[in-house]
Amino acid sequence: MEGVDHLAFERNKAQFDVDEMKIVWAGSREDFELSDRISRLVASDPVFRKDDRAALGRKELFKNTLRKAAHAWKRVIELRLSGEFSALEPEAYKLRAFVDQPAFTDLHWGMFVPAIQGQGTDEQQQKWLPLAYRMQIIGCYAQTELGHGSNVQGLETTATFDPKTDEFVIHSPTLTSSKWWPGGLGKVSTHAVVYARLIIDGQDYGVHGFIVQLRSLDDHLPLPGITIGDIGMKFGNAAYNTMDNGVLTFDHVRIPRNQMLMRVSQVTREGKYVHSNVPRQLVYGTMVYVRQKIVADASVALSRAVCIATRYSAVRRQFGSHNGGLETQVIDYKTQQSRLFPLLASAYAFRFVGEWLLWLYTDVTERLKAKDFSTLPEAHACTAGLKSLTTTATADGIEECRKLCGGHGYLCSSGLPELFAVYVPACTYEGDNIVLLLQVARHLVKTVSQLSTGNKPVGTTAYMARLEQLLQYHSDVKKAEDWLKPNVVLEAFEARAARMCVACAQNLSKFSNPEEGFQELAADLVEAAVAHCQLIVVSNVYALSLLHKHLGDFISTGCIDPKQGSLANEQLRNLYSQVRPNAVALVDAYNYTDHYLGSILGRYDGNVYPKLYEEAWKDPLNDSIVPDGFKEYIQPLLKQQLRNARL
Ligand SMILES: CCCCCCCC/C=C\CCCCCCCCCC(=O)SCCNC(=O)CCNC(=O)[C@H](O)C(C)(C)COP(=O)(O)OP(=O)(O)OC[C@H]1O[C@@H](n2cnc3c(N)ncnc32)[C@H](O)[C@@H]1OP(=O)(O)O
Ligand SMILES: Cc1cc2nc3c(=O)[nH]c(=O)nc-3n(C[C@H](O)[C@H](O)[C@H](O)COP(=O)(O)OP(=O)(O)OC[C@H]3O[C@@H](n4cnc5c(N)ncnc54)[C@H](O)[C@@H]3O)c2cc1C
Repeated sequence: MEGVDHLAFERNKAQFDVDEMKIVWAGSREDFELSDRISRLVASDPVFRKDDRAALGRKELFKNTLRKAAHAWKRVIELRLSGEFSALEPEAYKLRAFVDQPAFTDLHWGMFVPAIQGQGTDEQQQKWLPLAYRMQIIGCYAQTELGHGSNVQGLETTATFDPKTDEFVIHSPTLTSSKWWPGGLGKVSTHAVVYARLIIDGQDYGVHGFIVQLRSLDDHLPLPGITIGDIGMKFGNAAYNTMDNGVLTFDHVRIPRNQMLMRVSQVTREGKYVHSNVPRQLVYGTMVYVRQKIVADASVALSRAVCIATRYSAVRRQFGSHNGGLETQVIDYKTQQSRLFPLLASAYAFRFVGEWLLWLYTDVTERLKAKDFSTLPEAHACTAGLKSLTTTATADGIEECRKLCGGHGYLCSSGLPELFAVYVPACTYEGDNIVLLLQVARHLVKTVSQLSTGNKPVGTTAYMARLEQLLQYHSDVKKAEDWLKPNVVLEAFEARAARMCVACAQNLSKFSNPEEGFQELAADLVEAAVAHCQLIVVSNVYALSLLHKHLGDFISTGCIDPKQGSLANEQLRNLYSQVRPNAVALVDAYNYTDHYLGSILGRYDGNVYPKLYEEAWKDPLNDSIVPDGFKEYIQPLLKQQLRNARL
């Protein structure tokens, strides 16, 4: 039987309505129709072709990215995909997603524009946003330096106020203060929001954002005092090398005073520093916005990998043939199911948790507008924690999907190596995942320590209000089916997270210097933060495979006993059997085009082998039968062996 038939047979097995599930995945019928329309539009446009990417050199790849970005912008305008001004509309965002090639536009729209929106005064927004919305200026987010990324307060670039000229002087005092990494900076951006230490009259007021023009709007050359370039090739072949991550140094570059982003704090004409009545952490607001976007995107990357691995696992057969009959589909092996199906569930879970986080973020933004800052710590902890949890699980999940596809998963034409290489920096950018979990841990420890003062925990830490009960808790699961009750699972996760947090808080209290204790216990604190973040995901959706994976935590904290752990495992096996007939339909519900998936193994029609065979012959090495270099390097060897043999 050919692959085509395998998938048709699989689709007939589905026990639910795939079209309805497509709407659930998309969020609404309207969202589904929009995604469907735009993904087809991109797939049918030859400029957006991507199957040739792996063979392109860096310069060709970069030019190809510029061409696609320009074409995408043209399409946005022609099709009136965006509102009057901004391309941050869902249509344009979807177009960018389906084009599937990181570009400077991501940082322009995703960070430069939001930084001005969030940290600029009304006048600054009126001046800069219309230019940015029309892409008459192109901006990037220049925060990280060669010497400091995670430690934002350690940045060294200076912005010194000169009262004589009413200007700031932006300067890079050391090699380590060179801006290093900003996407779009290396070759494209005309402007940047630069984060630098504000110095007035010799006093250091800490890190603030400044709008700085980098290149001439006429000939694109760097302005005087500015040295700028690309930082070089990154991990993977095509992958993130479509992006011009850049290096930038300033030699006493002058900008007008009104180019400091002054919503959070201001510098007056007289050089007086005035701090508005808002938390200084709002300077970090753009990072909170992007972390929320990254969580929303994690399910997309994971679902692509899962879609490829699921379809291919249904097509691929190994062993088990009796009397010349068909071999076993690898998806029928229990080990394959136990590795693949939790990832399938995670992709759905992350989709829903992403929606929830968007709701939380929107709520916090509305409150901030009304000068209510009370939910900012919760928003920071949730975005930081979920960014860390979902990107780690997604990067690991993509790699697991590659392994699930055996040898063919290692071919670029499987789509998986590039998907991994593009995705894996998400574990580092926008906050290293460990550094972010330590932020969550700080929030949790603070919450526990404030319980004794009568402070009622809110939001995702509300369960801590039942601390006494959770510390007494022991699961009453008696049979495998008990694990199907959402409350049973939720309570176990709550008790585990609460106990791990309390244990950390108790151990911390043994240190006379809390910071020293925090450093010493960092590994435990990270685990407690993970437990809390998993609880957030679980309370929004699912969980038995997580319980199985972290069984040690549940048993060592006394929430469940080993017998109950085995019952959870038994129930998990039952669930895998229920998922099995629905697996292909569950990934069809993502409604991804073959263009978007970019994978021969994940083709909708399952026609894997003929297409793999066809694709191999397209490799540039196969342009000639005898390779270049034969005469110089192979023939002399062969002749030498011949000579030796004669001797
Ligand atoms: C046609 C085209 C259409 C195109 C459309 C395209 C649209 C594209 C849209 C989106 C795509 C986006 C793509 C983006 C790609 C991403 C590229 C990557 C970019 C980057 O990486 S930018 C650089 C990011 N850098 C970091 O993340 C640095 C990480 N470090 C930090 O955040 C901080 O230094 C720290 C949090 C680790 C520590 O800060 P520090 O000031 O030292 O703070 P503490 O002393 O620890 O804490 C003090 C206090 O503050 C609280 N806090 C910390 N951070 C925040 C925050 N962000 N918000 C609120 N509160 C915060 C902390 O909890 C403490 O509170 P407490 O005092 O305890 O109450
Ligand atoms: C592809 C890519 C794109 C990027 N785009 C941009 C951009 O557009 N603009 C921009 O400004 N930046 C950008 N960055 C930079 C990025 O934000 C930083 O690299 C990131 O914040 C991590 O900081 P770091 O490199 O200083 O890591 P480091 O902090 O040096 O991390 C190194 C190791 O130290 C550990 N570590 C650090 N601090 C602690 C601690 N307190 N406790 C325990 N462990 C710790 C980390 O866990 C990690 O294992 C980009 C980076 C990448 C990879």
